[in-house]
Amino acid sequence: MELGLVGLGKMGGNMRERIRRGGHTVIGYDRNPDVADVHSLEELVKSLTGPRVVWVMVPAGEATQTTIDTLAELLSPGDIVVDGGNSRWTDDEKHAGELAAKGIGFVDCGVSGGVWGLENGYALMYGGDAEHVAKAQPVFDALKPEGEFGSVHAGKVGAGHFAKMVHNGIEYAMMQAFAEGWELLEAVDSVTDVREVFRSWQEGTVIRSWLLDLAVKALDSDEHLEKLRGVAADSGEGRWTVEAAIDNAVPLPAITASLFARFTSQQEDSPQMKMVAALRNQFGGHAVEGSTEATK
Ligand SMILES: O=C(O)[C@H](O)[C@@H](O)[C@H](O)[C@H](O)COP(=O)(O)O
Repeated sequence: MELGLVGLGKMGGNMRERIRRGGHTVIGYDRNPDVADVHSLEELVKSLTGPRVVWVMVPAGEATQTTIDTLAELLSPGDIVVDGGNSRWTDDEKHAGELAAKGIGFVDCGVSGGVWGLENGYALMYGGDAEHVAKAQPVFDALKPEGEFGSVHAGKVGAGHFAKMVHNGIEYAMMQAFAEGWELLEAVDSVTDVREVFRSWQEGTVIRSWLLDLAVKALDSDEHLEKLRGVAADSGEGRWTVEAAIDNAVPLPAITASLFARFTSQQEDSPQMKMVAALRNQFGGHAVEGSTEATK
């Protein structure tokens, strides 16, 4: 089939390649003319024969909104838009409504796999009406991993991004658990080769996993992670997972703690720990680092 792909960055560029390898025609548009096949959304839409399927793979939020607004003006009834970015699931219903008013279908699709997706395939979680999903199915089939699993029609519009959001919440907590275990192993003298302990866990253990394999890969290139600073960004999915947990009164202690650990990592110096240190100093005269003194 023929696909229009908007956004040819780290993810979109490789996805174009994988879909082409699957035997489909992909016409890609990006703001960067060096990687684009066409130079405007107008040109992209004109170069596709209807009914068109246009996959949007741009950053969540404003960039996705602007792209969908423009496509709503350019596409025709019967066409389909797939949002494959990391959009917040609550945006999906709004986008579906805006497009439905023009007779255009909408499917939201969470995509996992990162820079390894070109070779390994991308795990896909999509939401939307069955008739809209069916039009994009050949593209899903080309992108997904080759095995039995790796893609799911998770439910109604929004379900794809909701499933991907929960996936990312789990990703946060799993990474945090590996990170905490690694730090504790590094802290004791009795364990003399932490990297080899991690490597040994890759087979036979309960915790063997792709994230563990990647941890070993990272330790192979920098055994004690000395070249890195301990700062981890977050792009939104962890926050949205915790917000959804609150909305649904579902306790998520591990995922929430892993999100908060990232916030701590993003601070130069912890304001709240200044307060804890100040209070210990006030009531107990305990030493502080800095200049605060107990006043009695
Ligand atoms: O499944 C995946 O391929 C990843 O989850 C991918 O989507 C991306 O790496 C995260 O969105 C980063 O998220 P944070 O910036 O929140 O860690």
